[in-house]
Amino acid sequence: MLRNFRLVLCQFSAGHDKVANLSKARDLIQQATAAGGQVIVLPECFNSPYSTKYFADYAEEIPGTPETSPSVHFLLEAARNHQVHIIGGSIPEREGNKLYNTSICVSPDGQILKKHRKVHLFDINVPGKIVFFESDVLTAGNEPTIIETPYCKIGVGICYDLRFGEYAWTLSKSEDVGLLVYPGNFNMTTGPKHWELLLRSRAVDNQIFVAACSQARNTSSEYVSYGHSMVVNPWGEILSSTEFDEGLVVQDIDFGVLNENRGSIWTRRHKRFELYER
Ligand SMILES: NC(=O)CC(=O)C(=O)O
Repeated sequence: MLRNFRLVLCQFSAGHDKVANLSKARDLIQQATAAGGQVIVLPECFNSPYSTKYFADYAEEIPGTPETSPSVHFLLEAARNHQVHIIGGSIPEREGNKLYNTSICVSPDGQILKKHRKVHLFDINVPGKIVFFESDVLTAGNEPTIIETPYCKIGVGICYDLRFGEYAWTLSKSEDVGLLVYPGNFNMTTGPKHWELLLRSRAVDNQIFVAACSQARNTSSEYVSYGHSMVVNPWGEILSSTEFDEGLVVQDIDFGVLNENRGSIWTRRHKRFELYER
């Protein structure tokens, strides 16, 4: 069953001071709750600068302890204190000698519902613009992630996962998945070209709500984020978005629109899988 709810995206910029990053996230979650948010989303890499050279230093075990894994326990406490679901952006996760880019999804009773390890690592070389190789230090996850909430099932990906239509379909194919959420952090090379296009495409392809929560833009950072956190409906219409600054995107998710869209256009049942693998 799909039940309407209020979604809030918290766009902010994470710097070198982990304590300050968590404090900023705490303030925004507080504001998101005051705005009536029931599912709250943070950006990719919300506790650390987004750079492969820092991931090991900022990485935490999941769940770890409040002392060894302060970002994890901050999320659990925030969800419990405010009685909300939190899709906790992502943090660098350490398990044994491996690092992952991992989103922790938490229920209102402060329990980890699931963790999503970014399944497609962001490796890119646009000459003169951006070179970034997550695979230098990170290991990819191997599981598609869907969490259950009282409102709908939510499919989760992280940033570069958004580029893969096949992954979005893997998450979306069950009728009770009403929303795809991508904590993200596109940059000033790819963001203006692809961010909105990809969000709207995933929404139309899968006849589903799509939300992506970005870091805010900080021009003095080594990696300059594109911002533009956004919520798109199953028609591919942008319902709400922001630009570069820190702040909230507050959006009511009305599943009447999803039912209307799926009831009017039948692409979900017109798929010809027998052709696509040829
Ligand atoms: N940061 C990412 O994972 C992805 C990205 O910036 C892009 O695909 O562009």
